[in-house]
Amino acid sequence: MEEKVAKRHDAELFLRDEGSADGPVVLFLNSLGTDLGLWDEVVARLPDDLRVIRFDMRGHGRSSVPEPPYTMGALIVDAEAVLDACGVEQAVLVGLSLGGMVAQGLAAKRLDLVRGLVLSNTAVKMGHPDLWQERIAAVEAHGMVGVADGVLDRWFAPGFAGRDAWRDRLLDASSKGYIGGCTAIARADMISPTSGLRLPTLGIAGSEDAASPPDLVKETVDLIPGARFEIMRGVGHLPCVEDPETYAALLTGFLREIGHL
Ligand SMILES: O=C(O)CCC(=O)CC(=O)O
Repeated sequence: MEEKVAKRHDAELFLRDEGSADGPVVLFLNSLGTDLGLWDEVVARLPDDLRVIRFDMRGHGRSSVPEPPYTMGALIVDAEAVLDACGVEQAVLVGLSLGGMVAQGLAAKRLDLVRGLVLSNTAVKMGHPDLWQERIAAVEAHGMVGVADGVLDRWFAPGFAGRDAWRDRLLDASSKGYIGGCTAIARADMISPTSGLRLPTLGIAGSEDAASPPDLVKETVDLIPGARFEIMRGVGHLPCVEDPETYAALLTGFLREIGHL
């Protein structure tokens, strides 16, 4: 396993490159308020012959935290820089929520780099800009604790045993980085780029996801001809955390289906 940084002019992106050095590559992209640890339990369940690359989105985890606002364009170039730093010519992208928006954008910009897409709990557009402005105001006024309970209610179905541990992780997240992520989502509308995509795609939704409900995820993946769509039952916005077994099985099945394993 190698840990290093990909350098941009305004940020350093912390990344982890593990698995089989010569294997087919999967790049994971995290959601708002999380980091590359979002994928720990899924990665542990993937076949050994994959090369798995994950990174902390700017403003999150161990990556630098530039001043907000962040743009979707910058986040897309960050992901491109991570693949470049690892010398990767083609990868399957697995993006959740904000990470899924970045994955859509990277596929639209650099289709040559992308063998397939897993769009998880994401959409072409998420929430009205006013909603994001309210969330930013709450974080500015109170820090992460100002939004934590609402976020956790959307992240997990009622009764999820790991909720308290994830609450601690969310409270440790950088307020400035979280605000940066909110600004990127608020301004983004991926409908034009994503409508033009033609590549193998799997959509994953959580039946209890209040942030990106199944209908919204389906509407997005249906823009891509031939895309497959799966609903995971009894889980919310972070199904890779609540049910990593099913998530890893769906991902592995997709990789086999498209000949990436
Ligand atoms: O999770 C994301 O990347 C964006 C959607 C979101 O903010 C989830 C939530 O906290 O409601």
